[in-house]
Amino acid sequence: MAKRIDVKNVNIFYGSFHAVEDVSITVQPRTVTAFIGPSGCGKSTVLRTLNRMHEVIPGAYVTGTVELDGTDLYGPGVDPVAVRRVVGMVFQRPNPFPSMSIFDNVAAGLRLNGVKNKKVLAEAVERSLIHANLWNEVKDRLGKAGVSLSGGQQQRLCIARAIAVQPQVLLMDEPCSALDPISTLAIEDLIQQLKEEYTVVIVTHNMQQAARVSDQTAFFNLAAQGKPGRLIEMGTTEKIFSNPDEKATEDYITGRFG
Ligand SMILES: Nc1ncnc2c1ncn2[C@@H]1O[C@H](COP(=O)(O)OP(=O)(O)OP(=O)(O)O)[C@@H](O)[C@H]1O
Repeated sequence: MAKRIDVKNVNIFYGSFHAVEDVSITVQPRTVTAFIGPSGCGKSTVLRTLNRMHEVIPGAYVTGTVELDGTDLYGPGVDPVAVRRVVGMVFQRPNPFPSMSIFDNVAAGLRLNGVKNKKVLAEAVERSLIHANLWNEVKDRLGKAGVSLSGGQQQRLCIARAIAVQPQVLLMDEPCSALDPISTLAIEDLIQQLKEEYTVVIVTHNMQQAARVSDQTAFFNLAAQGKPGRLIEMGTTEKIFSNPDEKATEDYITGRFG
């Protein structure tokens, strides 16, 4: 079940450095939301607060609340590992587990969750690879190393690995930045399909990509170098790209800076 995300008055720190200031946004279930903005404005940092990955950096912390269907992910007693099971993540560079086969890469999360039954694992691996649009390309070589695939295939393998544990939200941090244009289009098609089941949030530097894949767009910016990043505006992608409220948004989208 896809979930709604409510970010309320979130401030994000790396030790004494205030990286992101007072962000409040709502992400609706079964939508794709794109985070855009110039380098260093905090897009990835905000993304990583949505599954408590930010705090794995020593000294890093978050104030405010991030609710998933009303439950605060930062509430007392919430286990960050359990959060990451529900809110999956796909990274910039495809990162299959290097020593594992295609099958084992997809099955890894399920095995960690205690699933041992071979039939259950095989069904879940097939379902996830079909869902990630990779099954037809790999079904005859599931025992081969995950890293033997092309970059675009590896990224779809990582998406299959992320969805195998049936998360409710999928975070993607520039998932196409290391890929060629054909693989990029394959991932973009896949993102469109994934939103039928998941809430998807994607960080991208590619304006065309944001326009192609997202329903909502959030534009972040820095007031000045060394100052925290801020959310400037968020709205439907159509509005942000055609008639934004803020001049800075228009300047960024039309390539005047960033
Ligand atoms: N591990 C870290 N330790 C300290 N500061 C960090 C760390 N990671 C990021 N920052 C700082 O936090 C701010 C926001 O960085 P972040 O990577 O979130 O920006 P971004 O908008 O995603 O940038 P880019 O588009 O270049 O990836 C920057 O000033 C960055 O230098």
